[in-house]
Amino acid sequence: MCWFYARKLEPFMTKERLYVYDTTLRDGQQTQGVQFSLAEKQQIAATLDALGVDYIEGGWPGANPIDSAWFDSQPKLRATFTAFGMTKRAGHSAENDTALNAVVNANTAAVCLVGKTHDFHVETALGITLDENIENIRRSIEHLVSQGREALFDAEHFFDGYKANPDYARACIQAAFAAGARWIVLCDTNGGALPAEVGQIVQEVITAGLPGDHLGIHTHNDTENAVANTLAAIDAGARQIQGTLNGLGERCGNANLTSLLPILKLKEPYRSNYEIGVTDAALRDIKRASRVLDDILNRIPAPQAPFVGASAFVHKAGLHASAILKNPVTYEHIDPALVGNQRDIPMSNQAGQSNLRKRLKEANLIVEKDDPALGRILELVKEREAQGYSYDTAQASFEILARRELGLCPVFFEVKRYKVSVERRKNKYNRMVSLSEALVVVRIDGEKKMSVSESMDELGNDRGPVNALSKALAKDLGPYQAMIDDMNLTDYKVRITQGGTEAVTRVVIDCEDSKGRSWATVGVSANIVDASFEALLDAVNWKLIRDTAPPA
Ligand SMILES: CC(=O)SCCNC(=O)CCNC(=O)[C@H](O)C(C)(C)COP(=O)(O)OP(=O)(O)OC[C@H]1O[C@@H](n2cnc3c(N)ncnc32)[C@H](O)[C@@H]1OP(=O)(O)O
Ligand SMILES: CC(=O)C(=O)O
Repeated sequence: MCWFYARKLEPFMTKERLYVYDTTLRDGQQTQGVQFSLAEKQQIAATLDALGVDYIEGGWPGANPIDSAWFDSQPKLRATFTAFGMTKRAGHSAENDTALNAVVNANTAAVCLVGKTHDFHVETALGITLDENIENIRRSIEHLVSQGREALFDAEHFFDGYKANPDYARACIQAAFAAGARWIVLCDTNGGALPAEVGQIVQEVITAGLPGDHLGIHTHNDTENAVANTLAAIDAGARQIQGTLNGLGERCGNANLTSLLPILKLKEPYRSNYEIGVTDAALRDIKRASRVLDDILNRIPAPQAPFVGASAFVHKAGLHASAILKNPVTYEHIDPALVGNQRDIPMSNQAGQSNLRKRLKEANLIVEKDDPALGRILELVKEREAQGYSYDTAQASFEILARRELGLCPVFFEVKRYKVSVERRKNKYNRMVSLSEALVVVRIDGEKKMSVSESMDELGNDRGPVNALSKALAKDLGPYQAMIDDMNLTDYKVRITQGGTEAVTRVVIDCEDSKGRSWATVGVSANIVDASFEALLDAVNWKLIRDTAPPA
């Protein structure tokens, strides 16, 4: 069938429904170093709800005070709010099991219980007989169903268990299904399974009588295969997928929904065969959703994250940039806008004239294709990157360098000299404290101006010499002062790198202003203060260039 007809017929094909189950607030919270507050759980749940997942697993009621309070608050969500717990212990009835009671008493529409399905774990971790375990699974699920809840059974260690004793692993999930579980979720708990075996085992489970539209898949990323394993399970017939935002989760994480959702929406055969609750509009918000979690975790977003990472659509190499400018399809597997991301063509030592002209155009610098300045700028960029500069993350410094070479860089002020000192001394409480002071002398319109600044914050803490220097530089720039008053330094990164044969310090500074602009500059020197000052100067100059430019 030709492409045209395939597209035409698409609306008449019936798609199967795939259900998306998010466990960021439960398995995601099992990540080392992660502990969500109540407000953070609320914010993440609202983000997931807007994204369109079908189930939000909120945590384990009764396991800790925050999870209990979160369930007590009975959040209003479009998605099915789900409590997580474990099957009852041997020796207790389901009705009298304290841990199970706490989960049931959370009064959620759905409850997911984890239970053992690997004989080795039943005997080693639980210390009970294989039959007792099956009985615990059966009674626990029956109890949920008798309470009117949608019951899910997380079959822990299912793939390892199936490989060791398939009859027993199957008997466990069949007991849960027969007891009324809506979903049997096959878990690759240790994350060691590979896609081919996941596909085969899911297929065998379905052939043995458990319908695919009652099967879920929960994978861990210990071999970097969580997403691939999830897709293999869908291909074999599973119809619920579990995962987390940004792949958060125990050890190496869970299947990453910020990769899986775009795959299911945009890639064949999933796009044509399956429907999920995530709309096209929600998918365009997935990068933002990913950032919400990073912000909460105070993590720098992973630049190479598929679909949502800052580098996912960055074309650094000259050959790529040249072709991309002719047609983006040459080096992009999807349109970045579909996932709320954007294309970038940075300048660097891997760049050719195509990157360069694109960058210059973005800065409103129109240079003809045969202008010799292009070659000079390219040379200069490559020379300076060899000295330790890095322009692909500091595009404002690149623009200043190009403007200078093109004779289009206004000179707002001239720095005559600067000085920084750091002193350790006793304060009035007889405690040793630091004090950084900076002095900057500039000449503006023939007039010399000297500014001195300390780096003390409101609490009396020293913020360091670079802070003092930036305050002194931005203290009195005469006619330009008002233009830089809304400029904020948002990040400051220092790296020791190789500049030619010597180690040098590279400083990258990120700034933003009240007009919503953000820009980054770079400075390099053997001396950290000089490198910082160079980056600061570029940052101030870039801001003045923008604010003095005539309106477009
Ligand atoms: C694969 C997964 O990721 S499942 C999710 C795991 N998540 C968590 O463990 C986070 C929340 N957990 C907790 O806060 C605590 O572990 C609690 C409150 C649930 C239990 O705490 P404690 O009662 O102190 O038990 P502890 O954590 O030491 O050990 C777990 C107990 O549960 C038993 N258990 C484990 N799995 C199951 C199960 N599926 N069904 C019944 N009992 C189970 C273990 O045998 C052990 O009992 P034992 O101490 O009698 O040997
Ligand atoms: C239940 C679960 O998180 C697991 O088996 O990995």
